[in-house]
Parts: sequence; structure tokens; C-alpha cells
Amino acid sequence: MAEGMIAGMCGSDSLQNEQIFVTNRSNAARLRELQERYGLTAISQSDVDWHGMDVIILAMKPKDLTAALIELQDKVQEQQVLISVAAGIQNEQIEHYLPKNQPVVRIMPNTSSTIGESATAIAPGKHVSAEQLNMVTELVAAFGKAFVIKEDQMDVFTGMAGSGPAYFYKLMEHFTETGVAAGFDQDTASQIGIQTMLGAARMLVETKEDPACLRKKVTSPNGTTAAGLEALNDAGAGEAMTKAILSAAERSNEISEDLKKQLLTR
Ligand SMILES: NC(=O)C1=CN([C@@H]2O[C@H](COP(=O)(O)OP(=O)(O)OC[C@H]3O[C@@H](n4cnc5c(N)ncnc54)[C@H](OP(=O)(O)O)[C@@H]3O)[C@@H](O)[C@H]2O)C=CC1
Ligand SMILES: O=C(O)[C@@H]1CCC=N1
Repeated sequence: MAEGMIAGMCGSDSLQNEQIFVTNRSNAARLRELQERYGLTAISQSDVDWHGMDVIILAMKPKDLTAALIELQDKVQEQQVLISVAAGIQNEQIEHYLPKNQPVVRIMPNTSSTIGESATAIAPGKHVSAEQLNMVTELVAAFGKAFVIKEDQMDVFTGMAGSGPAYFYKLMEHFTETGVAAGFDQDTASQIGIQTMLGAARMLVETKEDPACLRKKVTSPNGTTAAGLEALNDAGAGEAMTKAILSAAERSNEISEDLKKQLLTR
């Protein structure tokens, strides 16, 4: 996920690559790779000048966040904003490990940040000023569209947009497999799927019509689309999408509850 955000930031005009510093726990080869690929500064953790950073983005797995926060406790500066991308971990849980009044912001990007097309949620913690929220929103806009939401909407946002690209990829896998089974070669079937999905997404963006309206325009009475949509409906496609979003949201909530238990023991 970190590389997705880095790629998006490096591809935008709002940041210079030299303003970005990246570190990790131990994988030195990975740091060299990022430095060569993006022209940023990749350094081992012991060499980071923590005082010099405006913003620190934490992009480790949720299970590794507590250890990272404990490491950072005595390094963070008063006005530095800490941004966490960890799914399911609440601002309050992060603030617990940091000095009093530390500004913390939770964000939920998705992997389309790689091409500057993430849908990213921003939920500020209680010590974040309006100016700091603006700064984070601008930073996030470097890799896609930013949505400032309430923190209690974060689980469902994660189910929709954090995990969302995977649902569309999964649909595309089925779309392509069906085309191949019907006689197209893999590449042709895949290109047909990609162009169809891209065209539909761009229609939504450019015409600004709602999806139901665009769907009706494709659907001739008693025609092929009506038959296809009826099959989708009979197979429970709409319900399946709702279940996918809500199951992911529930998992996000479970991760949060698990960390709360860990927090009680530290
Ligand atoms: N994948 C996605 O689509 C999305 C993921 N997320 C969130 O992003 C986070 C990262 O996920 P993902 O990219 O898949 O994870 P990865 O395992 O690919 O990357 C985690 C990175 O964190 C580093 N790391 C771990 N602990 C520390 C530490 N203490 N200090 C510094 N660096 C550390 C690891 O370094 P090393 O290799 O050296 O150990 C590694 O580079 C998760 O919290 C996830 O919930 C959020 C939105 C979408
Ligand atoms: O699967 C995950 O847990 C992460 C969070 C959202 C997308 N990927």
C-alpha cells in the first residue's frame, strides 16, 4: 500500500520526490528498489531525522502498528501529523500510544493510488486542527479523490473502497473466463472486459448520470441486456455485492476489537 501511495504522490505535481522519505523495519533491498524507482530518499530507521518530518505516514500491517507506535513515542514532535492507513485501527487507539494532544489522522486509501485514482477516506482524530486537516486532504489528493468522513463510517468505507478494487477485479476474472470458455483467446477476452468496464466507469464520470439511468439506456425491452440482468438478479449479484461490503466492514471492526484487547494488556 505504501508503494501505491508513493507512486501516486511521485506522479503528481503537488509534491517533489525529494520531499518523500521512506523507511521500513528490515528489508534494505526493498528500500534500494524504491529509491531507484522513484528518486525519493530511502533510509534505514536508525538514520531517520524524525524532527525534520512534517507528516509521518504509518503503512504497516495492523498487527505491527502497536510496536511501531511504541518506537515512535519519544521521537514524534508536537506539531507532526501522524497518518495511519492500518485497516480497523481507531484514532483513539493510536493516540493512546503517543504524547498528549498528538495530531493523528486515519486514512483508508486503495491500491488505485498507484495511478492517482484512489478513493481515500480521511477521518481526523480529536487533536487535528482545520489547517492540519487541509494539509492532509491536499496530500491525499495527490493520489486520488479524498473523502473526509466520520470515523464511525470508516469500517463501511473500508468495505466499499479500501477492499473495493478487489471486487471489480474478481468480477473481471469471471467476465474474462466466460469469454475464454466461449472461444475468445485470453488476451482478447481480457481486453473486451477492460474496455467495457473502463467505458462504463467513464460514462458515470463524464455524463454524471446515475447508474440506474445509464443501465436503463442499455436495456432494450425484451432484449439481450434484460436477459443478462435477469440472470444476474436470479444469481443474487446485488445481494452478493452488499454482502461483500458488509463482510469486509465487519472484519475491519473485528481487527479494531482485537487491537483494543491488546491495548488493555500494554
Ligand atoms: N493493500 C491494500 O489494498 C490496503 C492496505 N491498507 C493497509 O495498509 C497497511 C499495509 O498493508 P500492506 O501494504 O499490504 O503490507 P505489507 O506487509 O506489504 O507492508 C508492510 C510494510 O510495513 C513495514 N513495517 C512493518 N513494521 C514496521 C515498523 N515497525 N517500522 C517501519 N516499517 C514497518 C514492513 O517493512 P519490512 O518489510 O522491512 O518488515 C513493510 O514494508 C495495512 O495496515 C493495511 O490494513 C489500507 C488500504 C488498502
Ligand atoms: O485486505 C485488507 O485488510 C486491506 C485493507 C483494505 C484493503 N486491503
